[in-house]
Amino acid sequence: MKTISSANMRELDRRAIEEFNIPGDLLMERAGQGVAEITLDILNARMADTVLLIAGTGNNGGDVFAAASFLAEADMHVTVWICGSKQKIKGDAEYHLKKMIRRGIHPIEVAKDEDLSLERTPAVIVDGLLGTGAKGAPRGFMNELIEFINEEARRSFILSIDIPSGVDADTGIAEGNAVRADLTATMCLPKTGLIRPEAVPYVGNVEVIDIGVPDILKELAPGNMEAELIHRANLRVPHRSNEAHKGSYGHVLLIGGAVGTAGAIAMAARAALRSGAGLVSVLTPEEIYPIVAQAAGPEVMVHPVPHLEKLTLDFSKDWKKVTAVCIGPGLQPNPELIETLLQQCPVPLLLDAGALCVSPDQIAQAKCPVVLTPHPGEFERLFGVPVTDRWAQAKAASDQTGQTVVLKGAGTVVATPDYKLGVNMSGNPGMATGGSGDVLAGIITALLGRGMEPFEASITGVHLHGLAGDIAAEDLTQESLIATDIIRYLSEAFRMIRFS
Ligand SMILES: NC(=O)C1=CN([C@@H]2O[C@H](COP(=O)(O)OP(=O)(O)OC[C@H]3O[C@@H](n4cnc5c(N)ncnc54)[C@H](O)[C@@H]3O)[C@@H](O)[C@H]2O)[C@H](O)CC1
Ligand SMILES: [K+]
Repeated sequence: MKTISSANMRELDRRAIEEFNIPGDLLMERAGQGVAEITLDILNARMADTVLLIAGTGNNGGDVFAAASFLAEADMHVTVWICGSKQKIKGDAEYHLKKMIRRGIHPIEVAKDEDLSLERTPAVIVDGLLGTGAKGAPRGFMNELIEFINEEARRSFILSIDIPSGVDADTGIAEGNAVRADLTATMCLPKTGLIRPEAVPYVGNVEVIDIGVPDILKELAPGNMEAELIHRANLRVPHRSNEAHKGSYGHVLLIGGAVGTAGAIAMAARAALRSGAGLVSVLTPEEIYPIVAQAAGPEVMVHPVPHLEKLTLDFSKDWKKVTAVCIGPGLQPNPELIETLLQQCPVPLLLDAGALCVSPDQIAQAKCPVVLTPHPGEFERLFGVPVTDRWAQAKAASDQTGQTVVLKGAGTVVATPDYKLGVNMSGNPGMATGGSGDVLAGIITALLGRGMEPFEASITGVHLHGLAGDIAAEDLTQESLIATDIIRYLSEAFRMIRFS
């Protein structure tokens, strides 16, 4: 999904209001309704009813007042704080402030530390301090409020409206204090700063709220050409037809595992199965074969290989029906094997972990489409430079190899030559746990095996992986989340995206 600058967003709002006669207070009402719906989902999941909404005196605060009215209507326990004086609130924000007060919610003006006390711990805190109209580092008491929110983040879910307050909507830079949100609900189109690497510590996941700006205006609005947000609204997984059989969904082959890392290849295989692959085969060293077969489960066809380093694959005979290959999870680095595969594999090939041991030149000479899934350490090993600029380096790596590069980490980037970068914001720090990457490799391989293009398979896989991790963390906590949980929650993630 394209991202937009704050100036272009203002222009978009102006045109919606002036050319399409959509009143500004209606746009704000829809913004508030969207925020309220997300808040209700989180409250329901947490079986709670207490929410604190914190407003600034601009229109970002206006969204708060509109949301508070909806939440009160839904019988939630609502508290609204205003940073500063009510007198400063004008226009659409004032309209929604008055409407909220008529509904019986009386906001509290907070201006000193003693004001920051609550009777009940809120399950959700909504941050509507600063939006696209913010200039520079937060000033005055807003700083205390941002620190308060960040402190409460241990107990409460933090939902930022439009952008996390303190983060610049265009550059993603926080010049001073900034809210660290779990989720940012952005209006109409995601703001350019939200996906910048600088903003990753603050933004959390990104939801986009439709505030009723006509599609034609959204299409015409100039977006940022450098990168796009990977968002579930734009992702499509091929629909399973009624007359399908298991051969219709691809046969993926995964190669990997070693003594001590048998689980890696087993997890990749299970993730591929749970991501819709029709058939999943695994080749793994003989000495760990029984462990892999057991861990992968009865649905996976596991084959022992006496000497993996001497493996040869006949793609015209035994492996004729294979539709995608993944090599690397749990694998000992083995450059000759990877070189051979790059030359001989006739179907999309995903190189992960131990398979990321060849030179960029060798990858550039591959006879098949390749997807590389390095984390920053593997990226450095592969391309010889530490990762300091995720976007530029992922792009350069993809240009150099002519292949799709998935640079993992918070704010995973997917780069493909001649195309914009895709930036993923789903996922959470709980997923920084052993095996998480193996699961991702399995998911993307399954999607490649079903015939999706490398870029589409990669952005879809990365997003699903993050979504599954987020749903799992909601149930299990980030601390307790482990890689196999991501597989377990994949079905919930698939429910959230569309099928074509
Ligand atoms: N325009 C629309 O139709 C819609 C906008 N929506 C929401 O509105 C905000 C943008 O609102 P705006 O009033 O332009 O700005 P802010 O609320 O972000 O803040 C302006 C407010 O804050 C003061 N201020 C500015 N910088 C600082 C600072 N560094 N420290 C402290 N205070 C600061 C300034 O003086 C103003 O009073 C947008 O993000 C949406 O959330 C709705 O979506 C509906 C449509
Ligand atoms: K905000």
